[in-house]
Amino acid sequence: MIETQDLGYQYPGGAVLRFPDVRLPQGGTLLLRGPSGSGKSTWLALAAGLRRPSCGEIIVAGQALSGLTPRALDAWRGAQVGVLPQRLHLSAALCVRENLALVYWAAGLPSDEAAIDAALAALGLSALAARLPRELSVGQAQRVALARAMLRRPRVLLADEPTASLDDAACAEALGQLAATAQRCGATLVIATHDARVHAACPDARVLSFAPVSGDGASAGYESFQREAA
Ligand SMILES: Nc1ncnc2c1ncn2[C@@H]1O[C@H](COP(=O)(O)OP(=O)(O)OP(=O)(O)O)[C@@H](O)[C@H]1O
Repeated sequence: MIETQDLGYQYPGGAVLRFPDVRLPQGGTLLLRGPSGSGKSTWLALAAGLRRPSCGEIIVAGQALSGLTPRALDAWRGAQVGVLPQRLHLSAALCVRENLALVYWAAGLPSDEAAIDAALAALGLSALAARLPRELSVGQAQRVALARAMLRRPRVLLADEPTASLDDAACAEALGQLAATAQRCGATLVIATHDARVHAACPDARVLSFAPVSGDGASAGYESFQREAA
């Protein structure tokens, strides 16, 4: 689950971005919709504990993030949050399998080869395990990033514009993989997107619609937080 209360964030010298309260059950799907610059990535960063709110609280899978020290927050994120970033950040010098193993190295844990094998198989990547990122298609590279995100069975999966550079067929496949991965982990799924195809493909998702930051810089506005019909 994800729950926010009076959540707000202010970049240095910037307007206060104020977010409406959200209550999303564990395993649910939330779409963050809105134009460029309206606050979607900021909301994702708050949910991942990568930024601290200027005000309010965010509770993810039962954990109030304000109660965690920076070190505990890092450990919590590594164990509970899977992120599919817009830029995939695969290490160019490492093969697919080694890129996945980096997750454990970064957490100071021994590599879990069985979990890596399972993630590769789940995303149809077993035959590509020895390839370097430059030897993958865009869609394959994204699947590697998704495999990386699911390795530790996160409670929440955050995806930032996952379909931006994909054609219709690849878009449908990527969304299917994302939903299946979230389901496999029992994770809550949040997708930031301005791609109408995502909305059409996720009729049961809740939608948080972001309005443009107002011209006077006072705050962001919000149209709705609602469950939309297809
Ligand atoms: N590091 C920063 N410093 C100052 N202002 C920032 C910073 N990052 C974002 N902003 C501002 O905060 C607001 C929200 O930005 P954010 O990146 O969250 O929007 P977004 O909806 O994700 O945009 P996009 O779809 O282009 O990724 C914008 O007005 C942006 O200019």
